[in-house]
Amino acid sequence: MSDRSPRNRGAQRGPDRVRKVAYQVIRQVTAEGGYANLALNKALREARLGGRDAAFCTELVHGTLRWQGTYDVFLARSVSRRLEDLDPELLDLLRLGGHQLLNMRVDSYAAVSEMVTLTRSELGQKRTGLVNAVLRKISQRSLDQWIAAAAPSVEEDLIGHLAVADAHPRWVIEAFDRALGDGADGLEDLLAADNEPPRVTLVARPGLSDVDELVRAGAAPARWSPYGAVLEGGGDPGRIEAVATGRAGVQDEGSQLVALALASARLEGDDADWLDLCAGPGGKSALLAALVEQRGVGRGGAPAAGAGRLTAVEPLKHRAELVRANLRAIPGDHKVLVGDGTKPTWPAGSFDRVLADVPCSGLGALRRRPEARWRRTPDDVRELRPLQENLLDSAITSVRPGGVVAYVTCSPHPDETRAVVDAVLARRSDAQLEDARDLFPGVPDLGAGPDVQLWPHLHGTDAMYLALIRRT
Ligand SMILES: C[S@@+](CC[C@H](N)C(=O)[O-])C[C@H]1O[C@@H](n2cnc3c(N)ncnc32)[C@H](O)[C@@H]1O
Repeated sequence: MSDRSPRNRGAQRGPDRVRKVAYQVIRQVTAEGGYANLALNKALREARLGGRDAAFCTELVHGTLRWQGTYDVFLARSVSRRLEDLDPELLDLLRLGGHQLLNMRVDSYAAVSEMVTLTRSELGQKRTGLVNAVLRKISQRSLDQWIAAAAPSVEEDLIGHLAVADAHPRWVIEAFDRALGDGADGLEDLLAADNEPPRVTLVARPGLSDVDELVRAGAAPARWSPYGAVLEGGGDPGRIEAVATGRAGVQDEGSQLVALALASARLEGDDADWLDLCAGPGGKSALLAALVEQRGVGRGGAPAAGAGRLTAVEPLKHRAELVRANLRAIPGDHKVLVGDGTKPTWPAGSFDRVLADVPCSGLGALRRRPEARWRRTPDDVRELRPLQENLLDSAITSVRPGGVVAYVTCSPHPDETRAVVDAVLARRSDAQLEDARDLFPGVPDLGAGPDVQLWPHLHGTDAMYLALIRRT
């Protein structure tokens, strides 16, 4: 990483450009509700930051946003006013300084001095005294020392301790604890895994590319998905020809595994019409479309290679466009419908396999969305529940007798997973839950079933949930 300490920048008086870009991105996220990944990519492009500068900026933005709740606990002890009474701009500057001091190997003098210079340029000279004083206080302890000083002890309040030590809101940890079940083994490992950016995983779309091609392009085979490959060293996947042309894509291995589980569930008879009820942006649609196109068992059970087709439904036009883009390279007669999955425009029982990858809190993908854990609330989970139940209900109605539905979330929150499945199945006498664990061959730690929960700390995937339901 380039040394951009004030000493080494000599007579230059303005703020460090990279920290300034990072601060502006953080403001877009905290003040305007922006998404860190989108805002950061745009800002890096516009500021023409690449290489080490881009990596430094990314760590400043992602780290500050991910750890903001923890830094606020320490800042509350270092500021004489209530944190809520501080200007939000000032609070973001202090969090950004805190991240450099506590979680990055930036020299303390440089971190404080750079943040004072940035404060002067962004908020004026008057605020520099407070930033200087508070960051100096923060710099007097290491992260571990701050945790020991400011977090409840493990004995007194384990969840409260982890909330500070591992930077997750309490309600999220409680939900994970419930989902992990008895004894909640692995809770700390899970929280730690959430704080590490995920590796970039690729999918070779069946019939269009294969893992060997991705390996030749520098990736390593994924652990379980026969179509998955991991870009160990990171880098831009768009430079790989198969990805650039849509023969391969970027897709978490967990997302591949749940789509493959649906595709490999036992089925008697017809197997040519598959439905993706909540398709945008279309990662799973592309994998399913490539598989059904190869599969194609026509009506009446007659083999009909090339006859299979996917119908993908998505209510938001711009997301439906993303699904179309994802399906562009896949041969076959696939359809993208812009519509509401709870109001089917197709006859009941039209499909052989249905994926209901419902809108959810996304608490299983916290690794890739640094700000999400602080933005989400328990109300989001409560408010999504009726839609999740209606979509699952609609999925079951859409599948033919004997056909299968995969209910999927990228959240392990029990109120979005088992509770939804239990509530819908309690109302329907024409559907039953099946053990899905055999559909994940070779994957360890799948729990007691019959549903499957994948985990970042156990599987290196997003925390995807799948329940397999058969229409009777
Ligand atoms: C978890 S995402 C699906 C991810 C997708 N399966 C993939 O792998 O790329 C849920 C999607 O459901 C869509 N959605 C929201 N309300 C819906 C509804 N009433 N019917 C169908 N889809 C809906 C959202 O817009 C979002 O694109």
